[in-house]
Amino acid sequence: MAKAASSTVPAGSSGTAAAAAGEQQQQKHRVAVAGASGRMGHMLIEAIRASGDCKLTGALDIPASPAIGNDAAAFLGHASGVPVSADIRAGLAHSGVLIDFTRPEGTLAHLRVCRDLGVSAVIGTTGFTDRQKAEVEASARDIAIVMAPNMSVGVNVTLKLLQMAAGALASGYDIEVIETHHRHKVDAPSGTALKMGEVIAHALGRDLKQHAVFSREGITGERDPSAIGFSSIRGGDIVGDHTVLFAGTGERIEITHKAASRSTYAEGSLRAVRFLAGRKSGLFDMFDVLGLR
Ligand SMILES: NC(=O)C1=CN([C@@H]2O[C@H](COP(=O)(O)OP(=O)(O)OC[C@H]3O[C@@H](n4cnc5c(N)ncnc54)[C@H](OP(=O)(O)O)[C@@H]3O)[C@@H](O)[C@H]2O)C=CC1
Ligand SMILES: O=C(O)C1=N[C@H](C(=O)O)C[C@H](O)C1
Repeated sequence: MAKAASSTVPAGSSGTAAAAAGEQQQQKHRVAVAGASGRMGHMLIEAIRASGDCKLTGALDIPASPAIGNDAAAFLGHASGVPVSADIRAGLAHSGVLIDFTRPEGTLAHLRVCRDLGVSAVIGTTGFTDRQKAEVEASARDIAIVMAPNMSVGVNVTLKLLQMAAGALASGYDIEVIETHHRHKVDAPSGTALKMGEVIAHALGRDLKQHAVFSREGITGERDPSAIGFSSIRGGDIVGDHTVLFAGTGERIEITHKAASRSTYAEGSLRAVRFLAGRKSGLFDMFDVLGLR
């Protein structure tokens, strides 16, 4: 495995002595973005540009993307000097970390090259099968990875609230996870909803695979009290809402997170980039990044 020398690059390019001193003090994180012309790709490129400590050094998309060959920041009316490329190896050549919000098969293809080049990864993609997740885990033996179905601070704090609520409402409360997303989302339930279900099941000592109910239709019979139900709503441009309902007798509790902008996911991803600096291997999540474990 050819390890990348460093994940950072000098911040400035000016030749003055003051700039040189500044360069020594501040090293920028060299970040490549996969899915560069997607909804999250655009948001990430904008966040990297606005950040003081990250620099876009690679941009990947699929060969069929009309963005291939264009400047990755052209949609901002800015020239980053980084073209969108379908060549994974070339797209990662100058980067210390890849942020990937694509599709599971794309993420795994990118990860194989990251592993080969010693490039760390922040994975936001959702919809992985257990087998695909195992491949991510195997990659983390060689490179450092942050993987989370939701990078927002708010959702990760919500997961902590759910841990506490599930423990306290262990019996007598029916648990339902309801998620609402835009019409373009391709996976259901959302990765966040599944993670909420996992956190709750773990707090209750249940196996989510045995207790998850993903659909109801026809004569379903009465509700199994140990079920954890999931409902998915798709429509319009809704960024992402998640509610967990604990329905008891005579009362109900709803814990809700609503995202109004994808910027929250992008900012969380940059926090993950900073967390990975100096780490050589291991699989981490946003609890690790945010100190919530
Ligand atoms: N963890 C988190 O905080 C968040 C996670 N997500 C997840 O991120 C992923 C992307 O979401 P979003 O940006 O809305 O989706 P988009 O469809 O807008 O963007 C996906 C990007 O990946 C590209 N792509 C599609 N298939 C492949 C492939 N096989 N290999 C490589 N690239 C591919 C697309 O190219 P093209 O458009 O040309 O098809 C596009 O550029 C989803 O899994 C979503 O659930 C989203 C938001 C937050
Ligand atoms: O596809 C999306 O948009 C989102 N996907 C993530 C998920 O599946 O949980 C995170 C967020 O809800 C937005």
